[in-house]
Amino acid sequence: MSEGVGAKLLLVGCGKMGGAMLDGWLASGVASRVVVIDLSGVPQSLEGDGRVAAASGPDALPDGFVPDVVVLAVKPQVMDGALPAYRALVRPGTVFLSIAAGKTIAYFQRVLGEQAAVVRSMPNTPAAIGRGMTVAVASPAVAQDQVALCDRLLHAVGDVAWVEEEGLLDPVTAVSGSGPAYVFLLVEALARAGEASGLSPDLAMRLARATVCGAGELLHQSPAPAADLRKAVTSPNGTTQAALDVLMGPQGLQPVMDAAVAAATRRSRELAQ
Ligand SMILES: NC(=O)C1=CN([C@@H]2O[C@H](COP(=O)(O)OP(=O)(O)OC[C@H]3O[C@@H](n4cnc5c(N)ncnc54)[C@H](OP(=O)(O)O)[C@@H]3O)[C@@H](O)[C@H]2O)C=CC1
Ligand SMILES: O=C(O)[C@@H]1CCC=N1
Repeated sequence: MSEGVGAKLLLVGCGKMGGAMLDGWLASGVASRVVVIDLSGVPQSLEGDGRVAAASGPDALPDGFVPDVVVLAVKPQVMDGALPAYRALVRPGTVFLSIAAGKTIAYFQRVLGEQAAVVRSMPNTPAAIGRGMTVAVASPAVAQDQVALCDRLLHAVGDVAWVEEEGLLDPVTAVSGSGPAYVFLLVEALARAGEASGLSPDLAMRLARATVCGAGELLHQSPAPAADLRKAVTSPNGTTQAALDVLMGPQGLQPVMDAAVAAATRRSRELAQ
């Protein structure tokens, strides 16, 4: 496949994450043809799109369809049952791009064969609006043009970082893969605290949501470090300082975040089994 020509993708699992990425690939033109294997078939929103077709399994692909990329986007717990059937698709011109938490390159090579070209990646749900963050690592069997193709696919839904050390994918999953959930929880917690201080539920949620969205966009648009943006809100001996004395104290956010990220990192390692 030469650069500038859309890729042929086989998407295995078209749920929350796979579906969000598919939208980005079609919108950007980085994919010209996508066959979807999912228990629910092609998402309703894509029915009638001539670039997208459904298949019931890897042995029922449309005639002549040879994927450049097989995107593995099923739950890690489903992977063991699903993956062996894809062994037949292993060939030098096809790269397997996994987004599954925990599942290692060694795991894919054990099931698919040593010669399988595998990229392991960890995206996040802001990919649905083109603002994802993905970290990826390539196995030695992946050719340079396949790295470039995966890079184009991942860039179509946001920012991308490549790492050499696969072990980093576990803490990456804990920080950016799961991270959007921590931010949404912050909105919920801030709204509940507002309610506890006397605001109506509707107003508390409106304020919490707008504050996280606005602060996120300010962070996005500003070159300033997060700590500087925080300091810009914090008047000496003012209200923010009173709150930060709690949030930055010994029982504050940092030990809780350390424990949360450590728990998610451990879980990512467990999912490798
Ligand atoms: N959600 C997230 O924030 C992120 C998820 N990931 C990873 O993405 C992967 C998918 O997660 P997510 O999108 O959240 O999960 P979903 O459950 O939303 O998507 C998985 C999809 O796979 C389908 N499916 C189940 N079995 C098979 C099969 N044998 N063949 C083909 N499709 C099948 C499911 O159908 P049905 O629903 O009918 O069972 C579902 O549509 C996971 O491995 C996860 O670790 C990575 C980063 C972030
Ligand atoms: O919760 C999970 O396991 C997946 C991986 C990262 C985000 N969601």
